[in-house]
Amino acid sequence: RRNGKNSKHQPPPGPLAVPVLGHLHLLEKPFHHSLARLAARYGPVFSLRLGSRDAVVVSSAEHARECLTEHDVTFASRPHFPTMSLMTYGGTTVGNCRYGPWWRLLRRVSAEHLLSPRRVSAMQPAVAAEVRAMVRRVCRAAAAAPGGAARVQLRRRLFEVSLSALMETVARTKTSRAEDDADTDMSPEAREFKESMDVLMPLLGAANTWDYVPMLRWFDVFGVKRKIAAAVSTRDALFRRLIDTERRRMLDGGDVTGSEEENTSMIAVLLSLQKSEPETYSDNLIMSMCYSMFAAGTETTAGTTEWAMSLLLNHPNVLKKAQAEMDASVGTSRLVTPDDVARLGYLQRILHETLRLYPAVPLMVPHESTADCTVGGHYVPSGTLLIVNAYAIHRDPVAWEDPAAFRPERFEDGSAEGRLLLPFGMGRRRCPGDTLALRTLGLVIGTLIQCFDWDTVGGADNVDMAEGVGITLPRAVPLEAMCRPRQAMLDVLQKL
Ligand code: HEM
Repeated sequence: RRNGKNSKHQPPPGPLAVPVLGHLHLLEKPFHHSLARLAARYGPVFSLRLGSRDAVVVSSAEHARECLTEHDVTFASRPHFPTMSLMTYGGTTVGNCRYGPWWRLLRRVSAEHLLSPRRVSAMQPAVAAEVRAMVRRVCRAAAAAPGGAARVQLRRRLFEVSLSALMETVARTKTSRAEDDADTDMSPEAREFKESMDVLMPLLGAANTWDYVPMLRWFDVFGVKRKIAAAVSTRDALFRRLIDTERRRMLDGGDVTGSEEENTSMIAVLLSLQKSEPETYSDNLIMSMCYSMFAAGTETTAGTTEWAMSLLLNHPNVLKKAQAEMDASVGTSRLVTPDDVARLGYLQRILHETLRLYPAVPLMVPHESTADCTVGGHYVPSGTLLIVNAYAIHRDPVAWEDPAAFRPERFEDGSAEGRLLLPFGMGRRRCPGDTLALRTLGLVIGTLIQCFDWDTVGGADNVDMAEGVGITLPRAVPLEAMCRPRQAMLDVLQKL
């Protein structure tokens, strides 16, 4: 039927739907695996009915390209989900809002003013300070451990460093850093944000079915909506305080220019735009930007570092090769810097291979069409959700030899050229934070492999690589590892 004469007028194939739920009952978590199984049966372009919404699921590089290049504008919108709207100022954030002038404004602000390569370079000292603080804490733990090797809760450490780095680039909460013996170095503001997300995320998960089955919304199931509203107002009170603090700091210290640039937070950049165009760059827009940066940047970065370290623990030969590259290129008399990271080719390949195997947003973010079109020769009407299974595309055996194997060498000499990798999405809704993400990932992983030797806990052969459930591809089991400062780096580490 897919290649039938009239397929232009036929919807893509798909399973039989039941009333009310459509195909929701067929979807098991994690969804990317469930959707890959359906693709094996119905093909690389198939349709689903998710409660009251029609969706098309694309699982091949060819059709992802078709949707996000040829039909880029048609699929440039986002669906509105009532639960999500409660958290995203009525669905008006850059990642959630519909395609149109408002999105164009927010996108320009994020891509040009907040996340441009120049701004990302200016943020590096703040990111590096957070990474150094993490290394100091891990060293302290190792020094106190019997035999000099500490058991490190890597998930927690990597989450904290990712959130803290982002907090410093968004708001500069640690302008007067006072290093103490605390086991965590998150600022009170970072901790507060984490607490608000810890409340919100499970509620969001619980309320998710509403988005597809409107009938359930009539009953504000278990008062979830009220709880979400309360958690959102706590979160927004924090953002307001961050904005007020930065505004006061700017009044005291003047504008954001010249040499100040390096130490400038995203909120300060937005406040200086506000000065010239107060109506456009309102406090509400600034709050929405703060939320977008944290929501899009924290779990994705933290999760990718956790998968990268898991893969390195299971492939000690890759870890050794990366350490050898580091020693040859950076040496052992100083810490790796943000500028070194781009020159470390093997480290970069490790990051690409990690993002291929474990793209942090495996189904990307749903797109929505605003006009009728055809995909793979099938008719897709306006208003259809587009779900791209990046995870399945990255492991397609037709494109990738031995696709499940972790082999950074596959990116050597441009041999992976032409193969589609879309951990950051594609087209006009592509992730504007990719430069910041890759630089942070490189610095975190690079520093951890330069400073420490790593081993599995209890001498286990392998780290368990089971996937958990969640939008950002979490590991099922939080990663822990044994870590020992590298002999050759002891001098540098002692001076940190
Ligand atoms: C490893 C880290 C990251 C990964 C894998 C990732 C991946 C993605 C993906 C797949 C999308 C959806 C693209 C699409 O719909 O086509 C996205 C959107 C977005 N990301 Fe990222 N991201 C990461 C880090 C970041 C960071 C650090 C920031 C900013 C601080 C950020 C900001 C955004 C924003 C604002 C959007 C929405 C774009 C729009 O709808 O126009 N991301 N990201």
